[in-house]
Amino acid sequence: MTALTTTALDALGNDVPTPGYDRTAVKPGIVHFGVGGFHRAHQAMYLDRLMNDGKALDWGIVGVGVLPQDRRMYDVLSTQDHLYTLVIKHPDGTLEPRVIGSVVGYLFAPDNPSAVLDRLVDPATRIVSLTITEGGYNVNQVTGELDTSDPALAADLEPGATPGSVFGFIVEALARRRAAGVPPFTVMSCDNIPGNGHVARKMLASFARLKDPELAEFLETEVRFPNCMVDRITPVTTDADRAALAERFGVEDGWPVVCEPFTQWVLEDDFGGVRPPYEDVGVQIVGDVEPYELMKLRLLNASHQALCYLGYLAGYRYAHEVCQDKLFVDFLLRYMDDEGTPTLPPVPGVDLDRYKHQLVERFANPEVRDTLARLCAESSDRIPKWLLPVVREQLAAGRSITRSVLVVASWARYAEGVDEQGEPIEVVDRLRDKLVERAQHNHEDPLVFISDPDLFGELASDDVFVTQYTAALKSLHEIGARATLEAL
Ligand SMILES: NC(=O)c1ccc[n+]([C@@H]2O[C@H](COP(=O)([O-])OP(=O)(O)OC[C@H]3O[C@@H](n4cnc5c(N)ncnc54)[C@H](O)[C@@H]3O)[C@@H](O)[C@H]2O)c1
Ligand SMILES: O=P(O)(O)OC[C@@H](O)[C@@H](O)[C@H](O)[C@H](O)CO
Repeated sequence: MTALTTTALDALGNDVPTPGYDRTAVKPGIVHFGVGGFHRAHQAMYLDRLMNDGKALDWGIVGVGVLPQDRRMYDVLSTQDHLYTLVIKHPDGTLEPRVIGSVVGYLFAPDNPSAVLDRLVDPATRIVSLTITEGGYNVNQVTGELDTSDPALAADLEPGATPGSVFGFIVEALARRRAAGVPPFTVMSCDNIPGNGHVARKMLASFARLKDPELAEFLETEVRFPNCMVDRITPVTTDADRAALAERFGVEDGWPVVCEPFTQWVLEDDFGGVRPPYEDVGVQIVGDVEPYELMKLRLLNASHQALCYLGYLAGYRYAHEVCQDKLFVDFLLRYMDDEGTPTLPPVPGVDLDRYKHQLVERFANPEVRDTLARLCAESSDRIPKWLLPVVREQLAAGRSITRSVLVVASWARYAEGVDEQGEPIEVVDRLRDKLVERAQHNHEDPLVFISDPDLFGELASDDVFVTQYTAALKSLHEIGARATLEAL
């Protein structure tokens, strides 16, 4: 058994490829906030590919964690010289591991905020990238404006505060770079948010405006925020994943990442200066990412929501189980065909029929073992961004919302906290208390869950939506998820 460190790399067998480049020659060029599973399966993997081709050696990644729970990532990566194993899980059970070397540092911000600022202010840092989840952008779901209620954000608005939040660090670093005459870095959001670059710009500028209006203007005019669409299903790493890597490949890795074979990154070429030649390793560089982004969010991500609550209520626990059940697959395809797809603009070069069937195949990969619990988490950040826009557009066009409405009702039913077998559900959401409290009154007041203007806006007073929602919730209560799908 080999514990993963630089000195141990030579001891790994041929079936575990390792960085084919001299990592001591890799210079930091990117600061990444939110080094979780996805970043390590996606952007860090693309950079590792480039580095293996002898390119982008001045684009090493320094990760930053700002949340208390990120200490664990700091501990693991520090003891492994920032190396980790990416394991691709093929549907036939083949595991394809590779040691990734593009992450060259990791800073745990609560312990060392000045080191984070120094790294951000360093002229060598030309890109600051983000996978901080949808919630990390502090967007009020209905107004689309900055929500400053997050305590870390509010603390960073105090005059003279040492930054603690991602927004605090980025804005302070941009102010210092500006004062020192250092060009700003590009901010590259890689989160699943419609117009992720636009949202990052708007929220950071709103935050900066509360500190210094001039700085906000600088940020809006001088800093680049490319939009991008990112895609690779990356479930939470389990102990079984660690054990499989150790038993089958002899690698002892404190925190490997597992993912599906598919990967996609569609990126706007909107950088403040030079950037890594991402296109050399399969990234699609386009002028307008919006069609790709809408396709992915309204077909893939919204379908994840369409399968997770109904599947969970019916007794499933994994995405692949749901997607091997014809009743659920038919439901997903009908949602995609009749409701998601009509809201999409033409997507250049994409055969949407093929894309949708490929999605179902990807969801059904039994080796990925993506849990419904992961897909059900933080729904209050997902449903308003991925599904409700579909509902609104379909309503405005007088088209079907049957399946989207059932998904919303299944979320409301799920939030009651007990599944159809009477087992308790652990609702994970930053709005958990409010959601569960409302959902527990679903029976006596069927509109209580959707009467939250911060999440549903005007929908609670739309007659068509309300009528269909009430009927869907009643059906879930009376006959359950499976029979409701059968009755559609
Ligand atoms: N997992 C996937 O399949 C996948 C695929 C495509 C895109 N994404 C995007 O990546 C994001 C992260 O997914 P993941 O699988 O890496 O999750 P993860 O839980 O493994 O990692 C999330 C990271 O975000 C950080 N974070 C969360 N909230 C934050 C906040 N308010 N401020 C700063 N940092 C914060 C966490 O500390 C952690 O480092 C998703 O929310 C999504 O937008 C994920
Ligand atoms: O990670 P989130 O919260 O944006 O969404 C949950 C899943 O839909 C998402 O992680 C998908 O697996 C991913 O977007 C696939 O590329």
